[in-house]
Amino acid sequence: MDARETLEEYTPGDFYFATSRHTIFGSGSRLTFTGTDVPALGDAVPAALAGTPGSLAVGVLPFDTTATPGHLVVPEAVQVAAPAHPAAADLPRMTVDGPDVVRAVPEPVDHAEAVARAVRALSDRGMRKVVLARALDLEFSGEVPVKAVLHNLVKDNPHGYTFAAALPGGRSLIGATPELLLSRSGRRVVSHPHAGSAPRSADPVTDRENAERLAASRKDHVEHAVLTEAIVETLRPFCRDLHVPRTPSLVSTPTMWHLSTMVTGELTDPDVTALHLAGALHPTPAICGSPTEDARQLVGELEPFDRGYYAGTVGWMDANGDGEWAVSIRCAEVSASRLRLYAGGGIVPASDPKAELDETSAKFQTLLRAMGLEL
Ligand SMILES: C=C(O[C@H]1C=CC=C(C(=O)O)[C@@H]1O)C(=O)O
Repeated sequence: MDARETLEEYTPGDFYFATSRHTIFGSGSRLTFTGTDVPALGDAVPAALAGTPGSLAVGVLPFDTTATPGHLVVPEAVQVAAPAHPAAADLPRMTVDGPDVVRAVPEPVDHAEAVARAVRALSDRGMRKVVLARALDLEFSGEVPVKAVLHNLVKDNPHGYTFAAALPGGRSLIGATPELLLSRSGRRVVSHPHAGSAPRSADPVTDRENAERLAASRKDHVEHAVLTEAIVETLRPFCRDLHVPRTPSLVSTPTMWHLSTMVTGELTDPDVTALHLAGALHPTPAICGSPTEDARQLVGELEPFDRGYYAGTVGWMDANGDGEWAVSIRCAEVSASRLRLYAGGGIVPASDPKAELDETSAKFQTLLRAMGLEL
């Protein structure tokens, strides 16, 4: 199967996960695992897959794993196809009729105010970082054209992880994230945390300036260091060898520049699965903050919605415990004729509310472009 065939075959409810290594496509559901106990899911999945070579479990964990159930399925049929790119770049764009209603939640001015309150709370509570998100609610006259949006996301995003996954209640999560929470292949583990952002620009001079400003930004390096330290602290006990570059790299998506660090390690205990490790890492300071519990509390105080499966993780695992789990950002939850799109940003003591608001607007562009919307 090539990229065009897997995309043609996709219907909402299926699992689609395109990376630079392969495209994983799962349809139907032979078994479903759902629950708020992630370690228990981590035990149940490999036990259920044992003895069925080639089988996979695929799905999502939410932001708040204690309140919203993780949702994993063993599909009836799984195809592991070649990477969608470079062929996907030549696919025609699919037309998406615009929504009837677009509503910001909260209003942009209120998000900027929440950022200002977060900056004060960081100093009052002795915290290093919190990630605050906002949403756009879109209402369409008919069903949201999930297949067309996924098609355009795949076409637009040659790197990273472009996904569609079923959620409980017939809903779907679709998006294209650059960030790898954790992959495991045998004893080798990789995490590719991203934090620190600047928008891309169609003008090459402005684009380069934005990248250079990000590379030199002390505030963004602080934001990034909090994240990398947390990833390393969590992975170190599991690994006999952990490689952490001294300085972050500048990476890009079609809409954003980021600072990222590729962390690689060698597992001490080969029985620790990809899902166990993803569960141990989540929620990282890329989507929550530091200290974790204080940040989770502050997110609950300042955001006027439940994040659901945004800022969770999406991926797959096989019977050996190998798998890939990406951070579910640059994504939207879809339910019939409604789509809720999310974007967040890391707030540190040096953050500026207006700049943070602009950053979330830029991050929305991944999904908005796939819908042909200019907002
Ligand atoms: C939380 C999001 O992005 C994270 C990933 C990369 C850069 C980020 C930042 O610079 O704030 C965020 O930590 C999001 O896109 O909703």
